[in-house]
Amino acid sequence: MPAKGEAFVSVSISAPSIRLDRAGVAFDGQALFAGLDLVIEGGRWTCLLGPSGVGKSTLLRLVAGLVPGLPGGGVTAGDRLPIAPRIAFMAQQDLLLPWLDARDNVLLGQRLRGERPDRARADALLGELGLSAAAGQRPAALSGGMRQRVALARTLMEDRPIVLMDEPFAAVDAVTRLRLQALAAERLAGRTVLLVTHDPLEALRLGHRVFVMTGRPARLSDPILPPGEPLRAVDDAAVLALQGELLRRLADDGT
Ligand SMILES: Nc1ncnc2c1ncn2[C@@H]1O[C@H](COP(=O)(O)OP(=O)(O)OP(=O)(O)O)[C@@H](O)[C@H]1O
Repeated sequence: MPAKGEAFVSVSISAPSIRLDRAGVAFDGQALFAGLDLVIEGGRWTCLLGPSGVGKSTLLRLVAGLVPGLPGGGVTAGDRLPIAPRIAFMAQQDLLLPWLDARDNVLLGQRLRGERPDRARADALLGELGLSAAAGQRPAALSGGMRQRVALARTLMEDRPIVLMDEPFAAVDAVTRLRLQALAAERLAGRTVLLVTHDPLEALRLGHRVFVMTGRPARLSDPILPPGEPLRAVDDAAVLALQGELLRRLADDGT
């Protein structure tokens, strides 16, 4: 018996692993990171923490093929198929178009691709995320948390096996953030997710593996494996202990 809402997590989805081999990016001749190896495991959440400016978003954009990598490095999917067409992206700013209502924002990807908009599915997703009453409302009429839920609905509408998230819940209050984390964990289960966040607790709640990126050129920590499975409780003693350790690591970094 599928759990409530599970209908939107396609069981046929094939979520590939992604491999960075000796990957690097430089701006103005200065390497932000170089020779970086990382395996983003298929069908699991990988979380990336690090101080501001260290290069987390750039690493995410490298995976998406939006910035050129340094020669000699590479980003490949485990199944060797192209990565970019299989990506859905969710950012800190909800990136909703202000002149479209919530439903049409969810349908934006289909419209831009010239596909027939699947209104029924958009409405079902909005309903699943508690936004039925907001379907016909424009972003300006919605709270920040509601807008981020619309953005999450749009991400889910794309139904991609790879999801890249760049501080997706940073702009909302703490309680809304916890709710959005729970929704995302449930709805994105089984996909390959790379989440960039400033929030150690968020990484520890959601991640199968957590990496800390520090220094210039930046390097990655060994993977941190929080105990148990996501979504972890905020008051889990092991999570809280790791949170303290991660905060210490981030505070000690001299970037
Ligand atoms: N297109 C670009 N051209 C030049 N420099 C860039 C470009 N994109 C990013 N940078 C620089 O690279 C560095 C890392 O940026 P990036 O956004 O990846 O960091 P971040 O770790 O995600 O930071 P934050 O947590 O503050 O978002 C910054 O100094 C930024 O100014």
